[in-house]
Amino acid sequence: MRVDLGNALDTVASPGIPRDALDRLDERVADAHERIETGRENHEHGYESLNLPQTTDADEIRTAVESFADAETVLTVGIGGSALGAATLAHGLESDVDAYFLDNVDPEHVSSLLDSISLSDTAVNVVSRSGTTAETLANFLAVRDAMESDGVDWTEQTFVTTGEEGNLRNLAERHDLPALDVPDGVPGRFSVLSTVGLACAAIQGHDIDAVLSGAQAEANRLSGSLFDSPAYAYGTACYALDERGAGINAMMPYAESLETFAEWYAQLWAESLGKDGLGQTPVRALGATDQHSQLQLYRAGPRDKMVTFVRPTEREDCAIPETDLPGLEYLGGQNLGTLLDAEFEATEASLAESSQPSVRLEIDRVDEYGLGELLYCLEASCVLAGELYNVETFIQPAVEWGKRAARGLLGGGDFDEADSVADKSTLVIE
Ligand SMILES: O=P(O)(O)OC[C@H]1O[C@](O)(CO)[C@@H](O)[C@@H]1O
Repeated sequence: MRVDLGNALDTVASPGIPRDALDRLDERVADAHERIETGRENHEHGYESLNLPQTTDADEIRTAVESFADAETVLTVGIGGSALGAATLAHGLESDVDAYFLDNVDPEHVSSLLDSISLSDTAVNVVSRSGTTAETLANFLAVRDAMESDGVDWTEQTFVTTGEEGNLRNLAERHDLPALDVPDGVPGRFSVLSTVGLACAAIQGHDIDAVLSGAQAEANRLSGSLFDSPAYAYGTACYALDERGAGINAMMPYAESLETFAEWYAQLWAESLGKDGLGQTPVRALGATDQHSQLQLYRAGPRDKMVTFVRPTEREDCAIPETDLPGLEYLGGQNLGTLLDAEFEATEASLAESSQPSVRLEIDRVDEYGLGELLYCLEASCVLAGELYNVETFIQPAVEWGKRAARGLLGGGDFDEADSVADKSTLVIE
């Protein structure tokens, strides 16, 4: 895992980070690292997430899902951190076992998905840390109903991943379903390297030990200096650029297999750092595709953002056939990977040329080890940034208002928030 801050410096970009500012920030990184290490040693809420490469028991996960070894499909029912991590691994890696994620309650999507898969060959993984999330529980009921309609014994094909208490834990106990524990002290968005993110990967036959090894390699590089730790370097650069006006961070991986990683990053960054009026707004982009949709803004728009370029330096390739079509000769005989790398470097240089800040993140390959490195690096950089912003990184109280309002609207209790919904101001043009 390599992090290159060159194009984030003020010698290139505006907003940009003066080199001596990085040195000054490094003193705060040393303090933050000490705080983080103390939090890890004491297994404090949130900080415990950074211990997962060592505390996650891969054998326990494999044993818990071994009865689903013949599944042709694994369907994860969960939302936010209870889906995005597993989806990042599933969409980042190849497998003969298909993986689907029900992480929304769009009725048309849910119905068409359930109609499109063979439920008799599907392992269902219901994931909820709290065990109370309405979308996940509603989707589970819809899945169960569809299985029963197909004459499938859902109790034979369903397992849950949840906390010690809650509706899902009760359901698992009542129906004697295999159940994996969400580790204590690990918020959803930091749980990919635990049972939450790895159960689906294990059913798909991925090497979850390699994921944890990649993560551990990044954990071993956490130190009291950003100049020795890619994760802390990235977290510091994002914080320093935001302080200087880059309040938006466009995560732009140059690999289709990392598109869902950008979604996972968006939850991590938004829910962890978006507090007290602070926090960088994460934007999901994809290279080279969004060069042809967003780049105009990134280069010539307001100086309120940074771009994070991500790429694997090694990948399977695909040849571009020789051609005598006029004007295309320069492409013939090349590889698509060569073209993609040229696009990556050219786009990065185009931002530097217009003094727009960017940071480059590189892994060797999008494989289990590389994804473990990347996911842990972003988690640790987020924790470090949270220390620099001095926000409570591991809570997300602002999401609860809407949940109470929705529950009230559905008759699930008496909530003032639901009353406020009716007070909406309107100015309808139709
Ligand atoms: O795993 P749970 O408890 O169902 O929560 C799902 C997601 O919902 C949130 O609580 C936000 O509403 C996220 O933090 C979490 O990842």
